[in-house]
Amino acid sequence: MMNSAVRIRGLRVVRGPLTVLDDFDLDIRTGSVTGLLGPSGSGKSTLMRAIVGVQKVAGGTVEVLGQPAGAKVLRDRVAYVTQAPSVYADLTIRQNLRYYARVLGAPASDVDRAIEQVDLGTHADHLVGRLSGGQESRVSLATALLGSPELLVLDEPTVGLDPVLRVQLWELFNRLAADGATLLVSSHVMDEAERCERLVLLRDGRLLADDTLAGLLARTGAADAEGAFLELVEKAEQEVSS
Ligand SMILES: Nc1ncnc2c1ncn2[C@@H]1O[C@H](COP(=O)(O)OP(=O)(O)OP(=O)(O)O)[C@@H](O)[C@H]1O
Repeated sequence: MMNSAVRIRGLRVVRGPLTVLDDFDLDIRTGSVTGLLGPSGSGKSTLMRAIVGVQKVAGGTVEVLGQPAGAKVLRDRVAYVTQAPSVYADLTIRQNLRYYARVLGAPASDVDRAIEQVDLGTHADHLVGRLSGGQESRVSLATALLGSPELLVLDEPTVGLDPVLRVQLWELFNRLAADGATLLVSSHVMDEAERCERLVLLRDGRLLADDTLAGLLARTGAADAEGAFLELVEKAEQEVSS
């Protein structure tokens, strides 16, 4: 039996007039990095919100680390970083992390470790309000590394970062997974797919694929993730119209 950190069955989410996810199933293996890829509006953030338990769901079940999503016991076992910065502009990086460490009950020694992990050591005493957008988003990411959570749900953590930093962050994600954590990382940049053990492709709230990159390329005959995605979109459209 697969050891799933996340198990979703028949999930249905309605937002306003729109059914964003319908009859959605997904398993995420413990200790893996799963890339959640899809165009803007495909439902990535909605799926992540359902997994961390902040999304009202209209049907189905979402189980996280063996508990219902959002259960109180998951509070310090699951970390979630949204696209909106969640850190205080008028505090330094270190002050922000000390504050979050206290809130989470994480050891004080986690603060410097998390700052180093996102490569902000030389800026630790700078005010967050004076950082670049990419640096600020890495401060948000650092807060998720406090307390060593078992599941990290990261909404577009590499957006706006230069290629070198992006590679470094994906290496960090893979190291965390090698140490046993489970990561779900969204992106709309298809070439980031190469860095994930598993790829979940979403389009219009539908699961286009849940496979390895090698599996996707073999199945579609495409040369890269972007090509595979386009192949699958075309195939899905043919199925709808026939
Ligand atoms: N509060 C809301 N009320 C109504 N519809 C919403 C709401 N939030 C999102 N939606 C709609 O739900 C759909 C999925 O949105 P979601 O944010 O999950 O997509 P996404 O793949 O994360 O996109 P992006 O990459 O742009 O963040 C979109 O069509 C969006 O317009």
